[in-house]
Amino acid sequence: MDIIIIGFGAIGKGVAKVLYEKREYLKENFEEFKVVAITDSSGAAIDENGLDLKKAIDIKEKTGKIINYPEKGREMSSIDVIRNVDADVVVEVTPSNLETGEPAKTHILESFKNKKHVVTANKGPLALCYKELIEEAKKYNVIFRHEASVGGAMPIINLAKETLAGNEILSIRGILNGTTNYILTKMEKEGLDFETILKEAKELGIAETDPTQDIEGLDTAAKIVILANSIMGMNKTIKDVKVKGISRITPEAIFLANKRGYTIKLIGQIKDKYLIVEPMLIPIDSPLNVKGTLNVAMFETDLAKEVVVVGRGAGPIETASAILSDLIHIYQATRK
Ligand SMILES: NC(=O)C1=CN([C@@H]2O[C@H](COP(=O)(O)OP(=O)(O)OC[C@H]3O[C@@H](n4cnc5c(N)ncnc54)[C@H](OP(=O)(O)O)[C@@H]3O)[C@@H](O)[C@H]2O)C=CC1
Ligand SMILES: N[C@@H](CC=O)C(=O)O
Ligand code: NA
Repeated sequence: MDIIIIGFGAIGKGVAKVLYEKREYLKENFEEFKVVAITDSSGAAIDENGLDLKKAIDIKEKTGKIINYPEKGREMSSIDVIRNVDADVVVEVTPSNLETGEPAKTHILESFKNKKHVVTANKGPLALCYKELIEEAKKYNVIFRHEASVGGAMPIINLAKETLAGNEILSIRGILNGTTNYILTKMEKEGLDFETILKEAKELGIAETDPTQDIEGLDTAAKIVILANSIMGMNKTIKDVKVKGISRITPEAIFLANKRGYTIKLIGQIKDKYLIVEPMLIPIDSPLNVKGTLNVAMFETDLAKEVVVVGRGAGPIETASAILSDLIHIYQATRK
């Protein structure tokens, strides 16, 4: 299966690393998963025989630009790569733009038009125009998967749509942002200040390109919109969410909460058609009290009743896990 990676930051490189490390497993169980093009803001590296992924990561880490890939670097935009390079699937992992959805929205729609399946971790277009994307994918008869867009490696979208198929999801409540959970956990355990922990989160590749999206609750808001639309049949946008972030939470506030048997978590919830994101007092022994980059989601359903999932919500390799599972799904669905 031939793959184009659009965006070569923390997640793009994570996907390349995982495809490299799993190359024998993929070849033995499915077929060769070949990356024929990679783009970033400098341009592209293209090789129809498959790029050397180790070399691509190395060049990007040393020079900051994929265009420096020896002999295969090109001054070509992502749109031109999507239009002109033959491939089965486009992996879209540019920054999440929660105002316009661009450039990801155009990348995704252009991929559909060019009969390429799409896997994305990008929340922007999904939170702003979910219905349009689904209709366009249908129109061009291509597969559109986005497990990594909510909860990173934590199975949630495909779990609800496939494993819990037939259930009505009545409500969802959980922690859907790894960066803020990492910050709150470090404040609680080590009493560290906000800025020091945020710097660490950026270095770990878990924060958004613009980390205010994490801190101010907008990333969680985008994720609950994606869940409302993709697994609860709603038609919401980010403007429908009441949002409050964690920028005013201090180590002292968490300390006081702890003394009373509580902790503070940034909770996203969908209940009775209302979408809310806010820091909440959570009992220490609650299943919602997960630590570090872990995410958690509690579903209430009509048949299965309560279902709780926990998993790593952010991080390059963790997120690449969800992207890989979507790629394998596409391989299986198209090679029958
Ligand atoms: N980090 C995480 O844990 C998770 C992230 N996500 C989502 O995954 C996506 C990627 O995140 P992350 O890798 O952390 O972000 P980064 O900021 O690390 O990387 C973004 C990449 O996109 C590239 N880019 C920007 N504009 C374009 C363009 N027009 N064409 C091609 N490439 C472009 C950047 O280029 P350059 O390198 O030249 O600047 C960079 O390589 C985001 O949408 C994010 O919300 C989802 C789940 C988890
Ligand atoms: N910045 C996000 C990344 C995953 O979506 C987070 O911290 O959860
Ligand atoms: Na997920």
